[in-house]
Amino acid sequence: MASPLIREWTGIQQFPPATQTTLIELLAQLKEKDVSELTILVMGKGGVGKSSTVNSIIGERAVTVSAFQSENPRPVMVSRLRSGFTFNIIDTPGLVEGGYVNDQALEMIKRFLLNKTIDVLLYVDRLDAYRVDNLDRQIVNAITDSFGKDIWRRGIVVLTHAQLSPPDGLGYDEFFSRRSEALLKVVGLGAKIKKIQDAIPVVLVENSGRCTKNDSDEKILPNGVAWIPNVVKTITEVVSNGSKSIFVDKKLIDGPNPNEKGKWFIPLIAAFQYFFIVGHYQNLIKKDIAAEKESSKS
Ligand SMILES: Nc1nc2c(ncn2[C@@H]2O[C@H](COP(=O)(O)OP(=O)(O)OP(=O)(O)O)[C@@H](O)[C@H]2O)c(=O)[nH]1
Repeated sequence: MASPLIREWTGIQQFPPATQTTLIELLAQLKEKDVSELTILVMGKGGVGKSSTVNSIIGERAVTVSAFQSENPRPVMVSRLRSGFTFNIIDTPGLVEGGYVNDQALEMIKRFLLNKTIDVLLYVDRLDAYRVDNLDRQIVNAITDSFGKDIWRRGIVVLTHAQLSPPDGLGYDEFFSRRSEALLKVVGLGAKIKKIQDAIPVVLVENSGRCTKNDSDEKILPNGVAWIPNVVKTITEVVSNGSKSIFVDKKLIDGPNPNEKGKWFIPLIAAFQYFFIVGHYQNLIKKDIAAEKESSKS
């Protein structure tokens, strides 16, 4: 039974009927697959719209949004219940401070997640950023080193500020695909996934109250997509993609880098090389020297 602390998901009623219908259908599909609880972890740089996205998805002002660097005591988990389905979403502090990955924030997130199961990672950045840099690489690597590369199998790249007019006469879809390609490349390297375009979906989000709406009153993007149902649909697809959720146990938090599994093989390989390969060549050299001596005698 669900904990009595978990509130009913009343925020869903804030959405227009068309969005509500889609969301309820998607939750029903998950329940059919025996998924009755979902925990979503939201991570990314500071100020990219993580908290706003959490609020937009659940339809409530559940976490504080700030135009300036947030001083919220985060991480925070918001849990809501709907027809026997529990929806948990974890907002986290920005992972970058002063141009570096904030290790303290990362440690705090790891400890907060202890004994929790992460079903989906939302990696948030902005659509209206024009380049990826070393910092992006560092963040992706930090997430991979903390939770293992398999967390990306449950990852979705979320691009906020999606209601924009692209610069330089580029079409919206063209701009979106260039931005996502650049970001996915970095994620692919950090997550050690080769065909990254096929592995990690990218979704667009516009958290602004001024987001355009369609005839059904749903918030839509310049490409006409009603983005809230689209984000939830993508979440359900990732949950059903055959990969495993990530259970954050003490070993994962305190233990060696989860990507280093199997590295104990290295000394064994070195020993094998020494005894069988180096030894073999040493014998050959000795034989050569002996043969040389023999021939110089005769
Ligand atoms: N126009 C627009 N503004 C956004 C969007 N998402 C967030 N913002 C604004 O960007 C600012 C930062 O948003 P937050 O949601 O607090 O960002 P955050 O990533 O949680 O920030 P930190 O708490 O500092 O890590 C706020 O002023 C939001 O209103 C978006 O999609 N479009």
